[in-house]
Amino acid sequence: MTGQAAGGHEMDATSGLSPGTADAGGPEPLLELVAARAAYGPIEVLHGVDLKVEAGSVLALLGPNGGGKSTTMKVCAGLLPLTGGDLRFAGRRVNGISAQDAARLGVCSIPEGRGIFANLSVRENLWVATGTGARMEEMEEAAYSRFPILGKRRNQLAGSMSGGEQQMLALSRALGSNPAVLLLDELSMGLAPMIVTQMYDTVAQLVAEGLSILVAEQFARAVLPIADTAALMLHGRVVSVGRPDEIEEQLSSSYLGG
Ligand SMILES: Nc1ncnc2c1ncn2[C@@H]1O[C@H](COP(=O)(O)OP(=O)(O)OP(=O)(O)O)[C@@H](O)[C@H]1O
Repeated sequence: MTGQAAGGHEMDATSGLSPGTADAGGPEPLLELVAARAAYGPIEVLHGVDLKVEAGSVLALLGPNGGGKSTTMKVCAGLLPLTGGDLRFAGRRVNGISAQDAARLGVCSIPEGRGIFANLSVRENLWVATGTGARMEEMEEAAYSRFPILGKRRNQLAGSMSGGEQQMLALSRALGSNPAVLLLDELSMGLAPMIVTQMYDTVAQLVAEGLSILVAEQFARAVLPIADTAALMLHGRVVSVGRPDEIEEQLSSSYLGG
């Protein structure tokens, strides 16, 4: 079977991320954790996490510091191996997958802190991201048409730009690999509320274009308006999953980020 994945990847049933139709029960989630456990050395921090990112949807992973959101993202990106349970892409069990292979399957992550090179210019940062196979001209054109400010700053060092501009650059780099699933960790970190709203408007646009998104946020109010599903994570466990309005009732005011 061949087809076009949500992010535009050509793939077949065994080598790429697709909405998948394994059985009559309906399409498989693009990305799924089943009873996932993970540890740093001897200390287990994920104690059996279940999560599903459905095709063309936004799953918001919420919760306070230390709950395990970033660790969950690392596991999904192939940056940290599971110590138990399963990681599945498009219904396929891929436990132990490397970050490179996860990226090849169409999973792309923007880590907490954005992962850009502060001492390189905007153009150079985009150029480094062409290592995933994108063409530089296309990469620049896509980045500057989505975020015109990046075009104006093309020769500026990334580290000297505002937090919002850096996040735009990080998104542009990630989109260059034409992912099917985007993992965003704390998109709002260090950004003014208005910029956060703009960034999430962009995320909503990306979902409308077919991307699926898992976003970890402490600042629940920023992401809930665009989320299809929200999961609340505490002490390495997902304690609640539901529609944003259902979850909102369960979030204490401290988790709402003021
Ligand atoms: N590299 C690491 N080595 C050891 N322990 C870690 C490491 N990274 C995270 N932890 C621990 O794992 C637990 C989960 O942390 P994690 O960063 O996943 O939570 P989080 O919900 O993303 O919080 P935050 O928003 O503060 O990043 C915490 O107890 C944290 O101290």
